[in-house]
Amino acid sequence: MSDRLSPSLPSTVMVSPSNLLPSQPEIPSSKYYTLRYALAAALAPGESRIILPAHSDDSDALFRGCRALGAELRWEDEQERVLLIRGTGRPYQPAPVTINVGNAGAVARLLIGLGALLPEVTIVTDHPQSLGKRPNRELLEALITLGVQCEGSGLEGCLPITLRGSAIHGGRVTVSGARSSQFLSALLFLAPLLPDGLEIDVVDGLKSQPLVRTTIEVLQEAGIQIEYDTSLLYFRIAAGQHYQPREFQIPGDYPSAAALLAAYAASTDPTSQLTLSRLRPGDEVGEYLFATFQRMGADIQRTGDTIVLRGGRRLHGFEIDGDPITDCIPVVVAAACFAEGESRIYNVESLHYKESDRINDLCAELRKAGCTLEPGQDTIIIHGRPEGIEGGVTVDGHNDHRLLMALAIAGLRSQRGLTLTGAEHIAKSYPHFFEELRRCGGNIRSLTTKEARPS
Ligand SMILES: O=C(O)C1=C[C@@H](OP(=O)(O)O)[C@@H](O)[C@H](O)C1
Ligand SMILES: C=C(OP(=O)(O)O)C(=O)O
Repeated sequence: MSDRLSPSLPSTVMVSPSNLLPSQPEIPSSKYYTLRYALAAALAPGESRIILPAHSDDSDALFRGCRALGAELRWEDEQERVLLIRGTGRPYQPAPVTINVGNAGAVARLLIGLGALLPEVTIVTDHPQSLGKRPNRELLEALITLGVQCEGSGLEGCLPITLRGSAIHGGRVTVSGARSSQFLSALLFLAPLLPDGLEIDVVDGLKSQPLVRTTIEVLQEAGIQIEYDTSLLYFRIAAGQHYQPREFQIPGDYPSAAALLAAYAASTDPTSQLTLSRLRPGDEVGEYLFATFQRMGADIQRTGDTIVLRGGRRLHGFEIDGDPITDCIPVVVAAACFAEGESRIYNVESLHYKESDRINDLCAELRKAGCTLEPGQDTIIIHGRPEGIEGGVTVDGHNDHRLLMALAIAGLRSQRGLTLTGAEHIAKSYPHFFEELRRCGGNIRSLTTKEARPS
């Protein structure tokens, strides 16, 4: 199976004021579940089927990682809708191996955890200004406790990282959940394969808890028994367990859906209607996101796995704990920029540690566009402008797909449009986002290099 190269995407796009049409786009598949199901399959002896996996730069990085762990991957069909993964029961790669994880943070962290079972692995990134700046210290400290030799960059253990796991053992570790839940998820995937198993104590609190519950759900689905307390601060996983080959069906991706939902929620046109399917009811992130749109006054309904949102409603200010839907916050902030009154999003300190600084960089670019926001250490306060913003400027995506989504929403509600630079980074999770928004009626234009050159 060859690496699917991202279609050559424009680096600069112009988003101009436009109303959105009644549309029923097919949303991408879940990044969270693609990651977890593919790794579980790569660790199981035998062949698993993964139906409708995500297609993105992050999934390309994930599939490279699965192969580096010793799994064989191939598409069952020409449309690349069913992925077959033949695992080996545990990571097997006798020779030193290097894995380029692109800009994929969760892929990187989970591969750091599993790579600790190999004699030698080096994890690298070709995004030194983004993933290369994200800390891994908390995970490396836990692995060192387990006897792994770790060489990371600097005090924060940034990529590139080399691990040597020949002397790895089980036991009991402590890991901080203050900056990311991914370090815990990485240890949970590693735990069943350790001699003596693993006990984990989580300290300093735990961010993004719904995604830890997703990790637990998938591990149990793959046949792993986990004891844990419901506070998610203590875990015990016995040794001698084996991942089981399964057929996994990937649901739709809620953070991708959030971007389109936010664009339609901010639309002033009551004929703008968005219908999205494959959105699994009962999903913790999805239910919290749905409630957030209700709280801002959007006209949003759910029937089964289908959500319908109609534009034209005047949104109003709201207050939410942003942590449970951490990846949706940039686009929720963008919608709040066009609500009546003030909105406050709190408990979002971990946004500083993503592909960009999703508090300060996001607020800086939206302010350039004409929005009024106050960035804080763990809050974002938005003073809405229901009349829209002026725009007419160039804003930057800061290597961050979710900033690009938020800035595109602002561009739709600007008088003079917005020029977005770094637009190619949309490929991380949603390569076809701008095309999709254009199909929904958005006035989106790719600028040639000449056009993009500042006058
Ligand atoms: O476990 C996961 O798959 C993820 C966890 C979250 O990160 P944090 O736990 O660092 O918030 C989220 O931002 C990321 O997109 C994916
Ligand atoms: C932060 C994100 O992903 P990751 O941590 O996997 O890079 C994201 O998708 O918004």
